[in-house]
Amino acid sequence: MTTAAAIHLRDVQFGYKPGHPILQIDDFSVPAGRRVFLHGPSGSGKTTLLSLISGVLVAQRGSVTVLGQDLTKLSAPARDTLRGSQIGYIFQGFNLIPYLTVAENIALPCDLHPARRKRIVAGSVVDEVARLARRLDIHTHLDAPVTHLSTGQQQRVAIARAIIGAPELVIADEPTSSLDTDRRDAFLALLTEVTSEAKDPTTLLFVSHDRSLASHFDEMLSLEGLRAGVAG
Ligand SMILES: Nc1ncnc2c1ncn2[C@@H]1O[C@H](COP(=O)(O)OP(=O)(O)OP(=O)(O)O)[C@@H](O)[C@H]1O
Repeated sequence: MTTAAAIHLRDVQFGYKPGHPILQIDDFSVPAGRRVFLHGPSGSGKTTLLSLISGVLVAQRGSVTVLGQDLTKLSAPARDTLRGSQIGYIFQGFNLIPYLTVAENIALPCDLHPARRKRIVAGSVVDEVARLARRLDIHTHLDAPVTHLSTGQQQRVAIARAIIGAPELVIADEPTSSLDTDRRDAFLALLTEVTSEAKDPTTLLFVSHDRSLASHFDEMLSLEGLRAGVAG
């Protein structure tokens, strides 16, 4: 078992406007292979933090080390490559591509990133899409436009797209807010199960304002507990 950190932020500061920090984080660490729930109220900066961790945004101060690389020292193309090849992202509104089928949406990371394609173990990308779709019970919809699926089914497409090609890190940004309690629990159980099934357990970072989801995870942290002296 490894105890290396998959994510480690130190002395980080970020603001959208100069002189107005949204995030100030002394120390935040997620051990590799762990499933961590990060709680924070609406507007507290959860999505902003995830954008720093996935390299979409860059901290103005401090270090953001993800899978061994300090993103603040990487070029934008190098951050894009790390994100595409090693990070699966489940967005708040799923961000599925409306004009593609279910199968095409799931396969997308493999089409865009050779590293994801190379890690397919099922044979071809088509075989892996079918395997994941069966696992997530959306296999009868593979050729349908993704917009024809229910919300719950679209969430499972988003899981499949995030985990195809075994990224080391999966990040989920409040993807359960539109579900009722039963469906929400089923979604979380499925997400935590499928991220445990990879050969090397995937690190999972899940953020939400809803503390009641924490029981599905190994550990809960609070965004407010990571912040140091943000004005306003
Ligand atoms: N692109 C942007 N430009 C300027 N300010 C932004 C931008 N994105 C977010 N903010 C501000 O940063 C703060 C944190 O926003 P963020 O979306 O990270 O919070 P959140 O915790 O994810 O919120 P929610 O739970 O409502 O999605 C908010 O005050 C928001 O208005």
